[in-house]
Amino acid sequence: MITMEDIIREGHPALRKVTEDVELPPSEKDQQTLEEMLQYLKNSQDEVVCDRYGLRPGVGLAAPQINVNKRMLAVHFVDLKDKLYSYGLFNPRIVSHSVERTYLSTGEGCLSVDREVPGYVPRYRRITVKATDLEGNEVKLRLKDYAAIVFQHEIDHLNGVMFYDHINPEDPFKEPENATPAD
Ligand SMILES: O=CN(O)CCNC(=O)c1cccc(Cl)c1Cl
Ligand code: NI
Repeated sequence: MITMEDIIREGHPALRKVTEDVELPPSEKDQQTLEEMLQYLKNSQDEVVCDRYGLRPGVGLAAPQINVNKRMLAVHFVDLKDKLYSYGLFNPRIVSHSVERTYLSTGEGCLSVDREVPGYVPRYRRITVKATDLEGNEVKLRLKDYAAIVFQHEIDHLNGVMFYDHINPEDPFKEPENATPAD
């Protein structure tokens, strides 16, 4: 199982690399890795397992965070309307997005960042993501607000981008242009 020992932290060069596409159909190994990433999220959200193994909770995980240079991510969360998002995705890409932006008033956190980095993280309010899921199906996801934010945080990791790269360095809590808070 994946534990915090497997998570690389800022300063590790792998977090700043652009990942390689996964060859499809995925190998047994890639499938196994993605399933373990999804399992980490479920474990991290289970109070007993989380405490037992000292996991930091997460709603998403990208392969670079476990030092795997492959374009794959997992998400497991319910949005503010209690809709469940639980996916392992190969080669996810944002194929379209709104001009309008959003952000979490509470800012964002990252398993690969062992410090608080306060500030609004402006993100597209709506995105359409195309990918291949763990069962090998091509999926097209239309995401908005909180779900859009989580997916953008993960897809950023696949492109070597960290959440704090988006925070306004002059005024971290300045209202972003053309943006509505998601929470
Ligand atoms: O890349 C994934 N992580 O680092 C997992 C830990 N962070 C979170 O769960 C998290 C927390 C707040 C806002 C967002 Cl958008 C996310 Cl993603
Ligand atoms: Ni992260």
